[in-house]
Amino acid sequence: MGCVLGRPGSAGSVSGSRHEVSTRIESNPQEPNNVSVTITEITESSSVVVEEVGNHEVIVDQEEENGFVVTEAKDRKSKGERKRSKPDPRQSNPPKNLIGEQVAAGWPSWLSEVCGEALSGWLPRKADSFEKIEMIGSGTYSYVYKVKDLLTGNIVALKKVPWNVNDPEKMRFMAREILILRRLDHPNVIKLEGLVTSRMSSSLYLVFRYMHHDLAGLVASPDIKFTEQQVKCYMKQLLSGLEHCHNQGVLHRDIKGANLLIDDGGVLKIGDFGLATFFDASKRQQMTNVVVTLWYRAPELLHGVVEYSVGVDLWSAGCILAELLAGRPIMPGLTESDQLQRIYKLCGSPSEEYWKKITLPSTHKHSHQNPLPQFKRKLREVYKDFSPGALSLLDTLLALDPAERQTATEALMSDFFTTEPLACQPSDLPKYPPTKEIDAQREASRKQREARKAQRESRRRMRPREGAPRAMPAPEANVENQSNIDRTRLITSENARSKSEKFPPPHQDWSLDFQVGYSGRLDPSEILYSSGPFTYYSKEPFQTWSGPLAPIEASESTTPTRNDINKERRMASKAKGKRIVV
Ligand SMILES: Nc1ncnc2c1ncn2[C@@H]1O[C@H](COP(=O)(O)OP(=O)(O)OP(=O)(O)O)[C@@H](O)[C@H]1O
Repeated sequence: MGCVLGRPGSAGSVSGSRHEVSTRIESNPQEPNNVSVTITEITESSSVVVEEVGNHEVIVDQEEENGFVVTEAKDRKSKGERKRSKPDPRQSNPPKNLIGEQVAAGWPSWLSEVCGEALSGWLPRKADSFEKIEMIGSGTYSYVYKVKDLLTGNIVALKKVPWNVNDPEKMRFMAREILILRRLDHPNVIKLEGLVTSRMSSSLYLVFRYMHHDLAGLVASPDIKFTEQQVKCYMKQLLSGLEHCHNQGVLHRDIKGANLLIDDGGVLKIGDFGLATFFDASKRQQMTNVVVTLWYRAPELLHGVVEYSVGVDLWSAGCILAELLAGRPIMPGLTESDQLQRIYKLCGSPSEEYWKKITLPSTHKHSHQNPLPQFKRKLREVYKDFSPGALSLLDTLLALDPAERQTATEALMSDFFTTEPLACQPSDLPKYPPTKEIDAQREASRKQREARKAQRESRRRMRPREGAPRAMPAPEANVENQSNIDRTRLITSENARSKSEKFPPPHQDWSLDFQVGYSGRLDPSEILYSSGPFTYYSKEPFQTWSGPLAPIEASESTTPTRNDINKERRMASKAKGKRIVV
């Protein structure tokens, strides 16, 4: 039985027998503390997890509950001294004394329990030591604010993530994002600079350096057309950041323009590690395939493969490369099947060898019996205007077979980066006015409002002329037209987002902790979750450049509900006696 795996990207070492394999992801030497790592080893009968906590290893059996892996402790400690305190295997296993110390330092105990190691060396910040400027982004489960750090005077970004101690899934995902962020340390990866807890709002705030743009916003801006040198500069930074993630045993699993943040000095940083996971390319490891925003999702994920590797991030990087050169997303699919069809039309239908190579869970066996006509690869024809270096890199990044895709390191050594014109320096990139995906959304919303107003105005003016042909005055018709074009260009489906595996339902909190324009300190007593109506956004579907947002017909749904995922996992688990980790 073959499996689809990208090329190794992590430095991992394996020890022990087939049924008792432990995984070690090397610690970042600059990381003061040993972050706990959980890697699942699939055995014939069950899966086991080896958790590293500092120098300790704990093996735990997994039980699947509500579709998520929870862990039950079993003692197995072969080398080194015995653990001093019994860890909580569901969390990151901080020893009890560590939790005690952290609670005494002001951290909430639940946070210390879920990711105690990641807090090491930090003191908790209070929400009232930041002054809100504006909301700058929102995602499936978070809001991002631009704020002033009153201690340092710096402008920073606060990502608000609601927490609920009674929801272990949420806690697990939150902990994973924090643990991963603290593991990574690279100029092209966003750095977690601190954590703020607010009991009043039941939220955790992640502190990041403020980034002025995201790539989705820049690409969507009609005035911006990148030169090849600029594209090389962005791609070099993206691939360098990815190389670091992969070398640290982290798969990002949601590379898209909106998650590529750019500061005013042109430095690109990969952000949003909410879907990221630890992995070990030297071992077979099953993970959910419901990851990556649809337009950037690799074909093997769409086919249902659950053993994948760095190739999924490199496929997304290939989509970004073509998007930067073409000035628009290259495969804006509406549904999973539409996405696959677009991939086949551009990259060719998968060969018989491909189907023989990949391992699909029994629930997905039907995937390759698709009735689509066979398509020839047309990449070089469609993008014949790209330079030979760009085309050849694109050709390998968008290889259907992930084993044929280049690694980030290989891609960085490709002709694209070594031939003239060479990449410009980040500081040589033009200074753009602030542009984010959210700005594109606001702009689309503004145009819709203007168009509606123009329509009303036009109707009002037409009224006295009863019987006149109901034609729209040209300029207003154009406004309406443009608005419609803007909408239809990108309106698709929230289903294209991949966050179903992150936090079950996208939260419905359309309110803010504090009012827009509020410039006082954030008094914790004022920070209330769902504190009132917030009409910043229309709830109508918006266009975005990073993936569909608007709902589509239920029958076309691409993102399974939590129940669907749970059912699918249970079935896969039963059929194979194997477990899938998220
Ligand atoms: N450090 C930052 N500086 C400025 N803006 C940021 C920063 N981090 C995030 N943003 C903005 O907030 C948006 C949402 O952030 P993020 O992607 O981390 O949240 P999310 O809930 O995981 O989103 P999604 O569901 O879209 O993946 C980003 O697209 C970006 O525009």
